Amino acid sequence: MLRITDLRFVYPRAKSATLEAVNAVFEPGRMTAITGPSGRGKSTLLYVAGIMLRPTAGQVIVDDVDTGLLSDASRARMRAKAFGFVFQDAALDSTRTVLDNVTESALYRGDALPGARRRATELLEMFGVELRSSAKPHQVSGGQAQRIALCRALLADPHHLLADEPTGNLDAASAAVVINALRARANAGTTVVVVTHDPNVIAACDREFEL
Ligand SMILES: Nc1ncnc2c1ncn2[C@@H]1O[C@H](COP(=O)(O)OP(=O)(O)OP(=O)(O)O)[C@@H](O)[C@H]1O
Repeated sequence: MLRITDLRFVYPRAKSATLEAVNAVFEPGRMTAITGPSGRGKSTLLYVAGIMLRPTAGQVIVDDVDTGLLSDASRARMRAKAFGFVFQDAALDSTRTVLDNVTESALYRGDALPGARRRATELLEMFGVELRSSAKPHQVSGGQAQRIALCRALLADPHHLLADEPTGNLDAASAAVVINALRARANAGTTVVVVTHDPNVIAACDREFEL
């Protein structure tokens, strides 16, 4: 469960708050769309919920832990263990192979690499990414890159899966793969939160949180 209470967020040097008095609960097994006009702070809310950004005021409670009380190192460990993130542009590391991109987070968690590689290969197959393990991100299409990013996010079976416009750059077929994967994770008990303008994503969600 992700619980956000009386959240205020001000970017450094900004004249006004991006988020003010925001309260939200994102529950396990539910898929929520965060919607609203451009610039309203949807991505900022997602990054605060994913403990990438510290709120200026208010609380972010993750599975009963008040994350405001944690050190940066503890927050980073919690992020690596409990969260999966998917971004609009896939954000793969172009210098590393596809397989290494998917398994990278295992290093932060201290997971054994052979097991992580086996799981990564299974996920890539499941999402229809058939590539040599030495393939580099520049050799894959945008749709494949986003499927690879999904595999990376799912590698550790995260409790919380957060996605920022994950279908923004995709054709209909790849968008459907991403939407079905997010829905399946929610059905399996994961908290899924998606910032989106895509009506097909919103239709797949259990509820809409409008900013
Ligand atoms: N790193 C930053 N430093 C300062 N201001 C920022 C930063 N990132 C975002 N902002 C500002 O915060 C506000 C909210 O941005 P955010 O990206 O969260 O909105 P959004 O609702 O996701 O927008 P969009 O739908 O266009 O992606 C915007 O005014 C933006 O310019």
